[in-house]
Amino acid sequence: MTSPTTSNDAEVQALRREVCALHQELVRWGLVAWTSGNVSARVPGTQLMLIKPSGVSYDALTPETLVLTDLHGTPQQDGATPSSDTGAHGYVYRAMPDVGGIVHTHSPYATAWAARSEPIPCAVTAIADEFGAEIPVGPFAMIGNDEIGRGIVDTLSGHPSPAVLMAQHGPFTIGPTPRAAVKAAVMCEDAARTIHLARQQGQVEPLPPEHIAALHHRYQNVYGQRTEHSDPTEGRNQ
Ligand SMILES: O=C(CO)[C@@H](O)[C@H](O)COP(=O)(O)O
Repeated sequence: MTSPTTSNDAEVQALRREVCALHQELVRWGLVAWTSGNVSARVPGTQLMLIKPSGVSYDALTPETLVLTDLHGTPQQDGATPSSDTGAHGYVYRAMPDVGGIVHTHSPYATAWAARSEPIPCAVTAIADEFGAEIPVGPFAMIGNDEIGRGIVDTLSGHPSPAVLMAQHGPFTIGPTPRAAVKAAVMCEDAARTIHLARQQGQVEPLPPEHIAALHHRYQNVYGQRTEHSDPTEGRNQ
């Protein structure tokens, strides 16, 4: 059983700085408009998470403005209201113990696929590398409770993809760390854009399953640096 912690812990303060910086990555990569989207991180070894305050401008986010909640979305301090998607994030953390970070965006190309409820086919090596399959579509779910979380868990459990396109809403991504989840959000938008462009020029053929499996295995296990000081989640989403 894990124990709660307080927002004064040095570890939580460091995580606040990291999650705040990761929200700026969503802006830097053009994945969010106005106040859309959010990032959360599980506080390791606890039943707590840090998440964006609802409806706050990315310019106004500071480490202190992030909201510490339990995994049912109950704030652990007075102050800002947590993200509208807090119930969804908490549901995923409760159901998927290996998930350490979750990201939601309305990035335009991925959200266009979500608007059509159409999975993104695994038709190029970059999609096989990161997602290991097509990027699946999850059910339409209303915002504000754990319905979205159920859809994410039902779709991604046992699936290699760290991204799901929630129907008529947008992408949600998961990772062992919040940084890995942000990376999956960046790569999901890149995949959505690439296959959209390819479709304008002709038919798109998925890669054969054996090539997808081999590419995914190589990227997750061999690609990149494997030194003592490298980020162990770089190139990996599992
Ligand atoms: O998808 C939605 C609402 O459609 C939300 O995810 C917003 O994009 C951001 O909400 P907050 O995290 O600011 O509450």
